[in-house]
Amino acid sequence: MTTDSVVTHQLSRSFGSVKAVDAIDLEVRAGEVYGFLGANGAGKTTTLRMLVGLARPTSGKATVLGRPPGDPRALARTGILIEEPALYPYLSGRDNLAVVGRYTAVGARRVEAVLETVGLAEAAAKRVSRYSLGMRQRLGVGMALLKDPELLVLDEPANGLDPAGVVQMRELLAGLASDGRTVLLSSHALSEVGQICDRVGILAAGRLVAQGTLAEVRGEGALLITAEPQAEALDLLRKRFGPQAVRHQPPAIALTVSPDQAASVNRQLNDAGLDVSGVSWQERSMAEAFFDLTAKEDDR
Ligand SMILES: Nc1ncnc2c1ncn2[C@@H]1O[C@H](COP(=O)(O)OP(=O)(O)OP(=O)(O)O)[C@@H](O)[C@H]1O
Repeated sequence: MTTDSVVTHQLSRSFGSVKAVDAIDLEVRAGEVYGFLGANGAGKTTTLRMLVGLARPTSGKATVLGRPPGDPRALARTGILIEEPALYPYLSGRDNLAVVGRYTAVGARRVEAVLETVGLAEAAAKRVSRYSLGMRQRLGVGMALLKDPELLVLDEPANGLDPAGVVQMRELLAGLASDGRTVLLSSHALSEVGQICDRVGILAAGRLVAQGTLAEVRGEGALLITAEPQAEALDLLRKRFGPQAVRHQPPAIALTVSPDQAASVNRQLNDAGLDVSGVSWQERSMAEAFFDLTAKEDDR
């Protein structure tokens, strides 16, 4: 039995000379929320479309729930929301779900439960034309949930939502994962989904530049040092720790060493006659890692 829900090996897709997806090795483990992150145009939608059989890879392979992409047996266990959900505006939320249930042969059995799950039970009888964008997006997730899938593939489920809508979507997605489902979702905005993801993959210009837990991808933190005269402090730290470890981050200096070196660094600066007014530990933010990684890729 596999513990991976999705695995790709050197998966690629080109459009003419554009390498939209360039040899990526994804690994989405069963039961996790996997955030597939990247700027607009990075290749997220193209990847997700390949995983569900809507687009063919130019080269490389993918396995989804142990089967090739688009295999009906895997699709039967996969809930999909890619791009805008197709909704009937003049029907209620409940009827929209019932229609989908009918034409996908999963039936109406789960409609009420799904309305509950996506937080639309109270608005179930309202016409969808009167729904907010957030409600429509949640209804789209509801459609994907009707078949009670073990894997959900959601393309930008929080895109365009206002802050309250983002919070509701995040809570919904986190809840789905705690029910034991695997959730593979894409986003161009780390702040939207970063905190609910067990692991993330970062895509930049078609390449997977990082994959791992948030902590792994976030990378190292730094000691933030405020000392005067600053030029002398910079000089001393560069000599002792090497220029790579020292970054001028006005008004402070960032030194990439482990946090337990704080006291020793402080002492070294004091011993050199410098006036140290602050030494604190700064975690490297996920956002920084994201922008560093994508910037590196864009420079290639
Ligand atoms: N059918 C297509 N024909 C030609 N080029 C395409 C096609 N689909 C995607 N592309 C190109 O492939 C690249 C990746 O697009 P994709 O839509 O996968 O990115 P994305 O990360 O999902 O971005 P967005 O969030 O803007 O949808 C872009 O350069 C895009 O212009």
